[in-house]
Amino acid sequence: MEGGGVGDAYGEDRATEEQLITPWAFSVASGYTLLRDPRHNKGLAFSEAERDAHYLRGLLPPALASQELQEKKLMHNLRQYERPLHRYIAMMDLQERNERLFYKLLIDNVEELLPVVYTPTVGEACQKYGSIYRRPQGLYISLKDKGKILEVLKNWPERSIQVIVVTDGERILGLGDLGCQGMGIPVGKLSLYTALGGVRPSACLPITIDVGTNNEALLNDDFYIGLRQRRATGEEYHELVEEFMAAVKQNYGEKVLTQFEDFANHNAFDLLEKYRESHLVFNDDIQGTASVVLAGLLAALKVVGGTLADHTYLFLGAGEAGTGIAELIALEMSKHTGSPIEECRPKIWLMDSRGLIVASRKESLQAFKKPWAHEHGAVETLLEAVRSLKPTVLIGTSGKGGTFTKDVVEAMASQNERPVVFALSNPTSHSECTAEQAYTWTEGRAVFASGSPFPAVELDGRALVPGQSNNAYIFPGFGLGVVISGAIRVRDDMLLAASEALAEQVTEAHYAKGLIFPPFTNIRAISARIAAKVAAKAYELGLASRLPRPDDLVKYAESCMYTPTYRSYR
Ligand SMILES: NC(=O)C1=CN([C@@H]2O[C@H](COP(=O)(O)OP(=O)(O)OC[C@H]3O[C@@H](n4cnc5c(N)ncnc54)[C@H](OP(=O)(O)O)[C@@H]3O)[C@@H](O)[C@H]2O)C=CC1
Ligand SMILES: CC(=O)C(=O)O
Ligand SMILES: [Mg+2]
Repeated sequence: MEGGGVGDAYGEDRATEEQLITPWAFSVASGYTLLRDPRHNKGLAFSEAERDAHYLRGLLPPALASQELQEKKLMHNLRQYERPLHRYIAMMDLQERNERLFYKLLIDNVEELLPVVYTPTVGEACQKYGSIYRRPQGLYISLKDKGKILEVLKNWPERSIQVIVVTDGERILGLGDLGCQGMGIPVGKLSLYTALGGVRPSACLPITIDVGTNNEALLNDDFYIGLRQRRATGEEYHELVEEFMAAVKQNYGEKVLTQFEDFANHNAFDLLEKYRESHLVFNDDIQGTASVVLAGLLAALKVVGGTLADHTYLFLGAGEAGTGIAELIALEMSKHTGSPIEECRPKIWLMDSRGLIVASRKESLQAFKKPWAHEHGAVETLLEAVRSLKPTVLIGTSGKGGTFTKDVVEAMASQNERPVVFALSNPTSHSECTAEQAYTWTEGRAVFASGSPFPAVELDGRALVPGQSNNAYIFPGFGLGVVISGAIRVRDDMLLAASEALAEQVTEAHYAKGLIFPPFTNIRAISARIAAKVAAKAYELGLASRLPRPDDLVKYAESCMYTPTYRSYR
C-alpha cells in the first residue's frame, strides 16, 4: 500500500492491514474532542465565550441554539419517524452524541418516549440489536474473559459506579433468549435510573454477561454480536457469575447496587438467594415487579373495596414475576393481619404451562413454586380455574400474549362487580390481553393495568385510562433510596416501603379517572418519595451507611437528583 494521508504522523493511514498501530486519543476534552464527547457536548448551545475558550471556532456553524430549541427540533424530528425502531435508533444516537440533551428529552417527554427507549420498542431493538449495532454501549463480559473479569471492569472509563444492571440475556421481556443482544435492556433500564430516578449517568453501568445463546436463529445470524456457541450451564456458568460478583465488590466496594435483570428463572432465584446476604443485590423481575404490583393492588383496593386478605388472586404464569408478586402480597397480608405468611398464601393461586399448581404436583415442582401448591383437584385451563376458584384479581405473568381470552375475562366480569385484571407480560404483543379487550369484555368495569402501555379506550362515551404496572415505577426510586442512604443490603421491608410510597401518590383525581398508578409525567417527584421511604427503612433496619441520617429525606433525595440542563464551562 502506498503512503498515508498528509501529516500521517502516527501511521494510521499509512499502515497496511498487517501492521500494528497505536490507538492514540487526547485526554483533555477541548475543541474537536469536546464536540465528540457526549457527556460534555452541547452542540450549538456552546456560547460565544465557550467557543473562544475551548477552541471551537470554525468547528461549529455560527448560530447559537438553546437547549430548549434543540429539544424542540429533536422532538419534531423524532415524530417524523413512523417506525418506533427508528425513533429508538435516533434516541440511541442522541445518547451517544449529547447525553444531557438525551436526558432532557426523556424527562420532559417521558410518556411519549418511555415506550421508545423501554418496553415495547426496546424488545424489538434487542431482537435486531446486531443489525442496528453502531457503537458499543455498556460492558460485555463473556466466557472468554474468565479469570480476567476484574481487568475488564477496569476498562470501563468511570470509577465511581453506584448502580449496575446486569443481564445474561436468557429471558428478555417475554421474547426469550436473545443472548448478547439483551444488552438493550440494561442500557434502557439504566437510562431510566437517570431520567426517572436521577442517578447520575456516569454512576450507571450496563453489563451483559455472554455465556452463549440457545437461540438458533441468532446463532445462524451473520450480524449476531455475541459468542457463537450454546449457553454454558452448571459449574461453568456459576463460576463466571461468581467471578463477576467478586470483581464487582473488589472494584466498587460494598455499596454498588447490582440489579439482576432478565435472567431465566432457573438461575434468577438461585442467584438472588446466593448473593442477597453477601452483596447489595436486587432482582427487578422478582422484587421490583412485586413491589409495583403490590402498589397497584393497594391502590385498587380503594376502588374495589376490602383488604388484601379479603381477595382471591389467580396468576397465569408462575415464574419470577408471578411468584415474586405472590410472595410480596402474602408478606404484606401477613404484616397487616398478624397471621403467619403460610396462612396467607392459600388466598393466592398460580398456574404454569401445565395447569394449576396444586399439592399433587408438589414433588415435581421447581422450588419457587412449591409454596403455592395448595390442595385442589387438577385444573388444566385458565377458564376452568377462574370458574372454580372465583378469583377477584387475575394477574398475567406468563409471557404469552392473548391468553386472557374473551371467555376468561367475561367469567371474571360475571363473578365480580369490579374485576381486577393485570396483563403484565411484555412487550405489547405478549400482553395477556389488550386494554380495549379488558374494558369491552367487562362493559368497562375492569380495573385494568398492563406491563406495556396501552392508549386510553373510549367506551360508551367514557374515556377509560389503563395503568402501566411496570417495575419502571419502582426501580429508579428504589435504587436512588439505596444510593442516598448508602444501604448495604436489600430487604423485603424496603420493597414494601416502596410499594406503600407509590400507592400513596395516587390521588382522588387519579381515582376519578380510573387510574391506580399516578401518571409517569410526575415520576421524578414520585421517585424522590419512593427513595425517601426506602432510605428511611434502610436507616431503621440499620443497613444505611451514610450517616448522619438527613432529617428530611424527600428533600435530600430531590437534592441528589441529576438534572440534565447544560452546565457552563469556564
Ligand atoms: N410488568 C412488569 O413490570 C414486568 C413484566 N414481566 C413480564 O412477565 C413475563 C414473565 O416473566 P417471568 O416471570 O420473569 O418469566 P418466567 O419464565 O420466570 O415465568 C413464566 C411463567 O409463565 C408460565 N407460562 C408460560 N406459558 C404459559 C401458558 N401458555 N399458560 C400458563 N402459563 C404459562 C411458565 O410456565 P412453566 O413454569 O411451566 O414454564 C412460567 O411459570 C414476561 O413477559 C415479562 O416481560 C416481568 C417482569 C416485570
Ligand atoms: C419490565 C421487565 O422488567 C420485564 O418485562 O422483564
Ligand atoms: Mg425485566
